[in-house]
Amino acid sequence: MTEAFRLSGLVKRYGAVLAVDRVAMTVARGEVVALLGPNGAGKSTTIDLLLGLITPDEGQVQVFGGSPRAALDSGRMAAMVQNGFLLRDLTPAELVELHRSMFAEPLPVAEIYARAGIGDFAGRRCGKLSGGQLQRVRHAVALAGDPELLVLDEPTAALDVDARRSFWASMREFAGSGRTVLFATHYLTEAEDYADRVVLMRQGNVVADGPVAQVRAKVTGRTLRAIVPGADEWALSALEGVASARVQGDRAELTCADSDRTIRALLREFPAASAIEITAAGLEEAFLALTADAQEVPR
Ligand SMILES: Nc1ncnc2c1ncn2[C@@H]1O[C@H](COP(=O)(O)OP(=O)(O)OP(=O)(O)O)[C@@H](O)[C@H]1O
Repeated sequence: MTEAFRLSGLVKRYGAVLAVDRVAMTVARGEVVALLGPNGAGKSTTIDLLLGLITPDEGQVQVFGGSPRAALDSGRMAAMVQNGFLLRDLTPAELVELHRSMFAEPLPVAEIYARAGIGDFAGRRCGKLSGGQLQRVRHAVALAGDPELLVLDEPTAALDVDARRSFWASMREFAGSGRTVLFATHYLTEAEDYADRVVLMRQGNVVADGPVAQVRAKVTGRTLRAIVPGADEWALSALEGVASARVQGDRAELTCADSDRTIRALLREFPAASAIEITAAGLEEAFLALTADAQEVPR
């Protein structure tokens, strides 16, 4: 595996708050990784540690085998962080030029404009731009050094649906060329749709790390729905493989520990059952189960 970055045993305390508690992960080049977790889980702190904006109390950060500072200075790593500072009196065009001038092999201007979608307002002062437009300018600035690793903290928070879609299309193209992306998000659908791998944090710890399907599978069980004429809850709960049953009129909803056994038993005991549908738990169920004592429900 060619490594993009490695976090080993990271600990960060703020007074009595343990913001990050022994976080470890290794991300290979070409991976697109989503960092998920409820408010206060430690996502931003982990990102700040990766970027070298804060130093860990314990543990190590390696980016392309060196320090975060070296990776940022060479343009190999770039970031888009929440409310990243932009000079109000400069135009996006000037900002892009300023950032390009810092790197030996910057991305061509036209490519930056196209990827970040800033062409329409590149000549206007940043102080006059909307929140969504400013977010695109941050995207443009992050692309200036033609980075191999992009680190994004809630990149689409200020974007409307269309802008969000074009942002991810651009990210997909970026990652398609073998580059690495780590993004923190509250949108589970973004993780599901765009990440190869999901790292789920809770109270400073990594509680799940793997491909989306694997994280989903941490929540075992499937839901079986069917029309079952004359069914009663007691009889359905007693079927093999059923953990719990709910009945409304002829509609039955069974939570199954083993849906294969349940479907056989259902058809044996209730041959008139129809419109049978079995669904796996989604990422949302996994998120809720794995972050059970968290306060916030994800969007
Ligand atoms: N500069 C700081 N000073 C004191 N406490 C901090 C500081 N930064 C973060 N914390 C605390 O550390 C914990 C982790 O915060 P962090 O911002 O990393 O979480 P997060 O997962 O990014 O949350 P959100 O989804 O709300 O952005 C929280 O309890 C937070 O209050």
